[in-house]
Amino acid sequence: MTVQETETKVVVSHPKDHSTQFTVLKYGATVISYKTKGNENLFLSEAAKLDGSKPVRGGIPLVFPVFGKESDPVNPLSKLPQHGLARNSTWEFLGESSPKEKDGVAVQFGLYPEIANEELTKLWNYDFTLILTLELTESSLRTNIEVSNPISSKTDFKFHWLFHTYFKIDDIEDTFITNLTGNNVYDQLLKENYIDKLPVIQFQEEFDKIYSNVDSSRMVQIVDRGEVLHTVKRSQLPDLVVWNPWIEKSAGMADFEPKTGFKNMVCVEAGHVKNYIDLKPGEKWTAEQILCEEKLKYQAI
Ligand SMILES: O=P(O)(O)OC[C@H]1O[C@@H](O)[C@H](O)[C@@H](O)[C@@H]1O
Repeated sequence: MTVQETETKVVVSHPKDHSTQFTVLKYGATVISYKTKGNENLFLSEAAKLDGSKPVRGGIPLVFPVFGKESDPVNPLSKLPQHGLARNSTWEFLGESSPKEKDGVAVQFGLYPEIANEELTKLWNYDFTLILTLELTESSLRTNIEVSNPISSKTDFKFHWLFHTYFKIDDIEDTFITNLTGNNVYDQLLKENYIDKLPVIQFQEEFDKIYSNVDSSRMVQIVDRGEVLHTVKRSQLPDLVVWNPWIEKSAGMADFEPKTGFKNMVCVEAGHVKNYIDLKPGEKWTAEQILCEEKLKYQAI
């Protein structure tokens, strides 16, 4: 069996090699594990709640319809908690779908107001349909999202989207991230905008920055002493958030364990978060990220 469903999870294994597989928690449609040839690619906190009481600390939580907290009280999204409602809702498993790749296995999950977190849809009362497609090949995981505003709905709505991927790494101080040089960056800690001119991103303290309008031809690589650990490719996801909580912030997060876990994770989050997307009744918006294996490739400005 390549696709196995339980009450709370779906496990998808590659038919040619069962040690390449991913696991999705129906709560949040959160990918909580993605292994290639038995090696785990994602960080999952040992204290992550997997019982639906809290968004998952690790894996790939889904951020919709707002990234962070909207501060303008006039904006209807300001009523929602940080990172919206998708990661706090139990999605419907829709079953297998046709893969794009010859050796791919694909599954789909759906979320609509009828099944989404009731307390949160009361705060943001719009009609929407989210279809998440996850496709596994022997060397990649494609995560595709389709957001629609049904033709029957009366109003348009505005939203952000983001794949909040927690990558597993060996040691944050040996890790760097490539190919974001020359882009506009907003430092969420210093509340400052500037152009990043450093050749690579390195980590010596808490890090929380939004790189915006990064050309989709740029792949982002997470590298450990010359070895590429992860490569992220994107389509329709121009913004990238890079986050590491470091010592103090990790200490303050009850669901983050072990407290030294910040050494073994980095979030590289592909999204559309600088500007809102405006969707009218009958319109659809699609985007995707692909986590894959690639050789080290520096892309000059
Ligand atoms: O604790 P949360 O809501 O999962 O957010 C984690 C982090 O998510 C990142 O995307 C943000 O840039 C950070 O500011 C935030 O701290």
